[in-house]
Amino acid sequence: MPLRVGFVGSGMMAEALAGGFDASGVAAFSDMCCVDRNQPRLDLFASWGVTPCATATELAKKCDVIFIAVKPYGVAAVLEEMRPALSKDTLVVSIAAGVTIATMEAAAGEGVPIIRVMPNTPCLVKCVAAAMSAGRYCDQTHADTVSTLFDAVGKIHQVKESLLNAVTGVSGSGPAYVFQVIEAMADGGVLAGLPRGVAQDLAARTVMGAAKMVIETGKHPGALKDGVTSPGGTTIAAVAELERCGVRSAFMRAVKAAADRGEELSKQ
Ligand SMILES: NC(=O)C1=CN([C@@H]2O[C@H](COP(=O)(O)OP(=O)(O)OC[C@H]3O[C@@H](n4cnc5c(N)ncnc54)[C@H](OP(=O)(O)O)[C@@H]3O)[C@@H](O)[C@H]2O)C=CC1
Ligand SMILES: O=C(O)[C@@H]1CCC=N1
Repeated sequence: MPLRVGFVGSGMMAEALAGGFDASGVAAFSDMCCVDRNQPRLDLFASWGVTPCATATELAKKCDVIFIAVKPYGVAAVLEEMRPALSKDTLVVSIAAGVTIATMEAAAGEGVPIIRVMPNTPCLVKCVAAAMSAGRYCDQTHADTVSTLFDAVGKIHQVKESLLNAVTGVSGSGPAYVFQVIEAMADGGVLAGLPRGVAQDLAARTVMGAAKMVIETGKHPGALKDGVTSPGGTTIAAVAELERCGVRSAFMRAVKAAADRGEELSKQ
């Protein structure tokens, strides 16, 4: 029996999850349902073969795994609305930044298994970096179901719930920082005379290649950086300029700012 996956909220992150799951074969569009208050989003999902539902309650009755993919401020209300259709047999997976499992368990009702996941948009291209934490009504089967979905489209780590805001700072929000880096490197290439398209492709492939080297060699990023820097060469000239601009401090502060914002959302 194929896994029936539902999305309450069919925005950017639901699109990345649905697209990645279908492309990897772990769940097919034809076994997915979606709900959204915007008809164009429902039409888009329907054009891939995802079944639109009129209400979240209707969706809950049709699905084994229900992703809550609305903005954080809407999560509790959606779960309260779905409460009559939720049970120990409906696995709820929230991807909302900052919304705690305790808040969601209170809204969903006793016994409903809830897993909180922090994914990221590269799920769309089967390259997700995610982490998860399971609620008190979950057993190993629930965790295994979520691991199976996400390991098919990249990698999911299990962490304590208190660390999920830090995960948001590194990988949930992280693609945005890397897109900024790629855009800036491409701008630098254009400044140095390259055509825009060539500069952007080189920048994106450089980020992808460097990331693969970190993961596949297991070497410290500093050691890999040393392997590029010739004494008196071009790279150390650039690295010195990045250090002068405080690049490492800027990234550390950015990750912490996102994690802190997640903490604030947890308290609202
Ligand atoms: N985008 C990302 O990179 C990541 C996002 N997340 C989390 O994913 C969640 C969704 O984010 P994202 O996809 O970016 O947001 P989007 O705004 O793109 O998508 C949310 C969608 O849900 C709709 N919606 C909101 N409330 C309801 C409701 N009650 N019933 C039906 N539809 C509803 C929204 O409509 P409307 O526009 O009218 O509000 C919108 O179309 C957030 O909680 C975020 O924290 C987590 C990791 C990464
Ligand atoms: O910006 C946000 O709040 C969401 C959560 C992580 C990525 N996007």
